[in-house]
Amino acid sequence: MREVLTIAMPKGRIFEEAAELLRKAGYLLPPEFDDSRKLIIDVPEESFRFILAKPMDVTTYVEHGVADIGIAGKDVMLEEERDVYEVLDLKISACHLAVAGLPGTKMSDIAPKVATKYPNVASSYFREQGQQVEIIKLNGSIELAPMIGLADRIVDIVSTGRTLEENGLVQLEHIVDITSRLIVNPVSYRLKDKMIDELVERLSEII
Ligand SMILES: Nc1ncnc2c1ncn2[C@@H]1O[C@H](COP(=O)(O)OP(=O)(O)OP(=O)(O)O)[C@@H](O)[C@H]1O
Ligand SMILES: O=P(O)(O)OC[C@H]1O[C@H](OP(=O)(O)OP(=O)(O)O)[C@H](O)[C@@H]1O
Repeated sequence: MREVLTIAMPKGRIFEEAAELLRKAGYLLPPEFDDSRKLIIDVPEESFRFILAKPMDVTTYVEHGVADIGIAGKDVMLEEERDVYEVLDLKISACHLAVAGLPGTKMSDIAPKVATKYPNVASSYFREQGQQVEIIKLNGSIELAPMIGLADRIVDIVSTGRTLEENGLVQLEHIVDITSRLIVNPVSYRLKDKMIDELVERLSEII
């Protein structure tokens, strides 16, 4: 029996671009891939098993070895510092992490607050700037925080800038550029090196 490569795919906005990339690399993915509520999709023709996870959870599946490889945003990698190899920049879902706030406002002198989905990235960024801040962890709609007085600043993903603009916020600092990465479990890399190398090679050719 051929060995199977288990791939953790992020549901949501990366998914479509990642599937397109795999198809461009010549892998045959079934139609159910594009329109299904299934969380595990086997593609025996390619010896692939896909598991469909929340983007923030992909690194967890790969670190624990229940997925051999996965696709994760660099933002997630920076936030979580997991024990996985990052082997390829897929150059999809490009965006950046930024500090934003209401225009013309200063951070309050006493206990300035920063709202974010990325508490580790945000605290190390402000620490490096020599600024002490209180981090408020949110799970989405981060732009709300300065608008209703929960925080002085936010640290969040910016892509087109539309969300900031439509909510009357401005980008104040650019932290880091983000794209999605192919990540690999270190043990899988030893045991399934041929399959993984082939995938990396085929993807590299079309990126
Ligand atoms: N506006 C954006 N434009 C481009 N890429 C983005 C954007 N927002 C996030 N990303 C990238 O896509 C990844 C997944 O984002 P997505 O919004 O699909 O998931 P999520 O917000 O973490 O999950 P969910 O919305 O399901 O809770 C992020 O980790 C980031 O790398
Ligand atoms: O610059 P833009 O192109 O407007 O994209 C940026 C927005 O996209 C992401 O939000 P998402 O859509 O994932 O929703 P969320 O607030 O639930 O995280 C991010 O958190 C920003 O809010």
